[in-house]
Amino acid sequence: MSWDDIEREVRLVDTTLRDGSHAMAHQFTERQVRDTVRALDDAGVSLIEVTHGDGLGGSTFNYGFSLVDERELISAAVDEARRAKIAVLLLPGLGTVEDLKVAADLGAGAVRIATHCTEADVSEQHFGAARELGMETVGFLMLSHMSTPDELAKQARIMADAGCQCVYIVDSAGALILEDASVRVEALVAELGERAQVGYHGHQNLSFGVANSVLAYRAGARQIDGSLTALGAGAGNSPTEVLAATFERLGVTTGVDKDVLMDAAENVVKKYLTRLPVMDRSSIVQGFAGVYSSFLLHAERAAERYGVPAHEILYRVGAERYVGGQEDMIIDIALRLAAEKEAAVQ
Ligand SMILES: CC[C@H](O)CC(=O)C(=O)O
Ligand SMILES: [Mn+2]
Repeated sequence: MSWDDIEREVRLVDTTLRDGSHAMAHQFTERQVRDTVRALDDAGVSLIEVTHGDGLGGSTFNYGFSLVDERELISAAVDEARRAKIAVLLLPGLGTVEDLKVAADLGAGAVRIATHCTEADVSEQHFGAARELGMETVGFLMLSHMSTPDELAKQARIMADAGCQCVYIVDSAGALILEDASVRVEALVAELGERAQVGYHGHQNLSFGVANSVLAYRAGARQIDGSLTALGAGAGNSPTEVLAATFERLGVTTGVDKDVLMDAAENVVKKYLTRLPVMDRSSIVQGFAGVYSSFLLHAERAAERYGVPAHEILYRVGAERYVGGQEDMIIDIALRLAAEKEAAVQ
């Protein structure tokens, strides 16, 4: 029996080993991946995402090189999982259909295809290819705070028509506050009906990850993302162990064991993480100004290099409405800020 066969009202999907890759500067080792997959599998998590933080093919100069080739990490995860399915993330343009075929050959059973929230059409051929490969398909509408519920619903429909089985509202910036999240989920549920499920992926920059996830569930979302100890970009994701405990208190069946997850958070992930995600000035600014969470480490590095505060860089990134793929503009902003500061003292 697979974990998929277990009765659940909501499916908790874990992204420690993918979104957490941002917080780990993409330095996961095979041992860390194996231990985390084993613990999540023991807890009853049925879908575990493993890839470079920016998805297949993400290990580049622009996004940051992985310590271990993600194909080795995917294989290790597949080998370790007894019942869980391993998912990979793919950003069209960065990852290709070829990369997807390789991941499927390695045993990945699901793909989550992520686009900017107004550009779902770039995912169509990837969903087609994934379905031909027999993979479970999920769509990510990233930076969902930048669009309206109606527009997001239209984009979700494009993904569903292309073969996507569950479309996510993705709060990449941790900018959605309560009803901001639930009205977006409701719009997708109304648009998709029986065609596809709806999911929710939160970030904690303004601390609403778990609360928004509960509201998303009440609005009809049936897949909810989390990561152990919140390990993820920015202030991190909704902690999987907190989601499990919260849904249990609400009487909502997840099929996962919260105590096993808490043990995994304490005794597996906390033992290796190099950075515990926190709501500090920079990540709060990300939530406030609507900045992609994965820009945090890039901004911190640029801040260090050019002698300007990271949170000032992030405020500017928010004002310019930069989206994923524009990481190089962080350096441009840092250079401009440094020049302005120098001009001010002359
Ligand atoms: C770069 C992909 C991104 O991290 C996907 C995601 O988790 C998000 O947008 O929040
Ligand atoms: Mn994320």
